[in-house]
Amino acid sequence: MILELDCGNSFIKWRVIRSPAGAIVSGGVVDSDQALIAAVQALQIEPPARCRLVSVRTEDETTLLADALVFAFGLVVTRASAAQALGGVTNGYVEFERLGLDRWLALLGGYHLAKRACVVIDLGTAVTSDFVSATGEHLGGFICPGMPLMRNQLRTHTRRIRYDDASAERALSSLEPGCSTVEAVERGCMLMLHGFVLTQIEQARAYWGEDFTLFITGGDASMAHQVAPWARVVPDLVFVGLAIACPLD
Ligand SMILES: Nc1ncnc2c1ncn2[C@@H]1O[C@H](COP(=O)(O)OP(=O)(O)OP(=O)(O)O)[C@@H](O)[C@H]1O
Ligand SMILES: CC(C)(CO)[C@@H](O)C(=O)NCCC(=O)O
Ligand SMILES: [K+]
Repeated sequence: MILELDCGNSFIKWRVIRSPAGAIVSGGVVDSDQALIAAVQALQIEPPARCRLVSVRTEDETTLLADALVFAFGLVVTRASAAQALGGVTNGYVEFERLGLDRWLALLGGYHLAKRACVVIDLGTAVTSDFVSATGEHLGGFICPGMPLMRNQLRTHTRRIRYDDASAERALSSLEPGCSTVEAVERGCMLMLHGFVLTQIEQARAYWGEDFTLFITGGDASMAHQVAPWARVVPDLVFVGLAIACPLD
């Protein structure tokens, strides 16, 4: 059994697979190291002997998690690291080691699946987009706040924007102009995300015409899918890249 982890800024996405290219046994999303260990311990399976992970958390936080996993399961941990080139893709950052590793793995995964030009949009705490040419050149990308950051900034920096999660969800049943605070904020932020996605598509068309694949991933992938129903939604795209960056055979 192999434990795979994508440690984002807000959540840890995890799954257990049988072997390096094997079937998915289980998986989920947790909000702490302790919750992760509890979730894996609760599985009625032999404990994972190996773990491969990618993290955009600090070095200290990631080491703490790796140590806790070694202590809990006695497994061997392999961590994805930065590279100038891998899997036919060259990193486009001036300082390649500064490109977020989740972005790097997602675009490795996208290029591996598409085998042609692609754009990878990941909607999590932050929303990121990355461009890869047909020949595997990473052209760079964009980073902007995700839905949770946008709405929390408004809540934090204004005095009269206050509403609960349940009404937020109801407000998104339509994208007509809002007639209450919650509708105005939720729909406004959603339209900002839609605009971001549409601009990425415009840029991709300017480069490649229709000759590219748009990948959408991340917890809020459905928000982008609304404006690009033809895109490929691949929730585990980071894990596809993780297998390339950390082969375990
Ligand atoms: N089971 C879930 N648990 C938590 N969040 C979820 C879940 N399913 C979907 N989401 C959504 O996913 C978003 C979080 O995205 P995701 O899990 O991709 O990344 P993250 O860890 O928050 O951040 P990042 O990967 O950008 O560092 C939240 O805004 C939430 O709406
Ligand atoms: C942008 C995030 C937060 C998205 O998870 C992550 O990829 C990250 O911390 N990146 C480092 C900065 C960069 O990619 O330029
Ligand atoms: K992410």
